[in-house]
This record gives sequence, structure tokens and C-alpha cells, in this order.
Amino acid sequence: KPNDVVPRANGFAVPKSNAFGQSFRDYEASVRLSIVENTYRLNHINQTYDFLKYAKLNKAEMSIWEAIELLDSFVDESDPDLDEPQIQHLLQSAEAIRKDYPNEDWLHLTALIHDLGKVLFHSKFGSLPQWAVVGDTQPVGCAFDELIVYHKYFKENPDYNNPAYNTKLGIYSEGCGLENVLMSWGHDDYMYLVAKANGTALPSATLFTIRYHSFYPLHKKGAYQYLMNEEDRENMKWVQKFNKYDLYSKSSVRIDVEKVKPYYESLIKKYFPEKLRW
Ligand SMILES: O[C@H]1[C@H](O)[C@@H](O)[C@H](O)[C@@H](O)[C@H]1O
Ligand SMILES: [Fe+2]
Ligand SMILES: [Fe+2]
Repeated sequence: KPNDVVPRANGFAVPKSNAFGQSFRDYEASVRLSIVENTYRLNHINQTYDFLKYAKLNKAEMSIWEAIELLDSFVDESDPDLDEPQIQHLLQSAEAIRKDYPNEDWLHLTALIHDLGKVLFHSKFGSLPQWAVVGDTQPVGCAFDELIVYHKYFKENPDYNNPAYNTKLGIYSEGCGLENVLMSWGHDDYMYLVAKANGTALPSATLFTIRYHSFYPLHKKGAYQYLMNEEDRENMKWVQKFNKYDLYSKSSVRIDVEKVKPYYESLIKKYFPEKLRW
């Protein structure tokens, strides 16, 4: 079913500038530059092949909306375009995609939960530092591509000098498929795992989008394409379609949470169990 959805003519208008009146994803001129750069510096030094990956969902039991509310004061320190709490980002991107695709409720819910993995910062979820939760993602186990933002900081990553991991393919093979590629750890893989393990009724396009929406080095810059298989190339179109609403909905104009809550609660009910294992 999610095959040929077409955006509405008078839908979401892409703004020229971000929440600060600056151009989007400008890592050299953002007003948040020092805080953003420091988050990526720590990310690039510490995200190694061996860095922890959660396999077990034994941290909490709660509903999707309860998790959303945990983000009501969490500000993403990797984001040059927004310093609003992440609950606003979830609602802003969901409301934006809803404008273009009013009848595709699964897309609204995809946007609403795409960054919900950021609960990893919370004490109930292990209090992970920002560098292990947010930011663009990259494969580990092969060389760090120069197109990754703040690439220079990888020089201090132990994997950078490890001959097993620092060649173009590293431990992978051409066309092996992203499913077989280990990514740096963060909110993408975590939320993918949570949605899948709890048996969501959302389509595979949603799961793929959640899992790779931060893989800007690939979906925006074209790096690492040789790791994809045919299915990945098809699925990546969803990630690119979704990116418009993720990135360009960032704004300092807040959405009234209580006003839109009943609508999103109804979608959550349709596509998720009441309580999820996290
Ligand atoms: O700073 C942002 C933010 O952390 C997003 O949630 C992530 O998906 C993007 O890739 C990143 O650039
Ligand atoms: Fe994200
Ligand atoms: Fe996002």
C-alpha cells in the first residue's frame, strides 16, 4: 500500500531558514556551533565497532505517548537548526507531513515516532550521553567517509588506525545490504528495534525510515552506496521523501501538545500495543 503516495498541492511550504533564521544544516555558521561541534567530536572519538548496542528490551515498559512526554525538556545538542524540546520536533514533523498527505495516517505516525529513540538520554533508559543518542549516523567496521560532518575528529577514534576497520570495505563486502552493516549507536537503531520487537502494524517503509533517517552521509551525500543492495535502494526513497518533513519543519513556533494529542493517541492505538517493552 505505501507505494505511490503523492503530496498535496497546497501542503507543507518549505521555509528558507531554520528556527534561528539561518540556512539549514550549516555546520560552520550555526548559532549553536560550539555545542554541536562538541557533541560530534565526542561522537566521532567514541563510536567504535565495539561500543555498546542494546539487544534486550528490558529497560522499561510504557506506552508510546508516555515516552513522547519524556522528551518534553530534552534539547538535541547535535542539531544546528533547533533548540526546542524534542517533543516539539516530533509534533512539528508529524504535522508537516500530515499537511501534504492528509489521508496517509501511517506517515503521520512515522514522523511522530521517528526520533522517539532519543529517550535513551533518560535515566530510565540508561542515561546515555548525547553523543550516543543523537546526530547523524555512520557505519562502523569500515573507513569513516570524508563526507561525514566534522570528519577530522575520527582521527582520535581507536578504529581509525585499526587495519581491520579502516579500509573502504573493512569487514563488509560490496552490496552486502545495510541490514548486515553495523551503524554507530543512537536513536535510529534503538527505535527501529523497539517498534519491530513490539509488533507494530506500521509498514516496513516506516521501519526502514526510522532506522536510517540519520544516515545523511548516504541519503544526502551519497557516501557508502556500495554497501546497499537492491532492496535498500528502493527503501532509501522513503527516507529521502521523509527527510523534507524531518528537516524543514524545524521552527521556533510551538505546537499545542494537548490540542493535537487526541489525534495522535488514536493513531498510536491503531498501530501499537497499549504498553511496549523498551
Ligand atoms: O542533529 C540531528 C538530529 O540529532 C536528528 O535527530 C538526526 O536524525 C540527524 O541526523 C541529526 O543531524
Ligand atoms: Fe533523528
Ligand atoms: Fe528528526
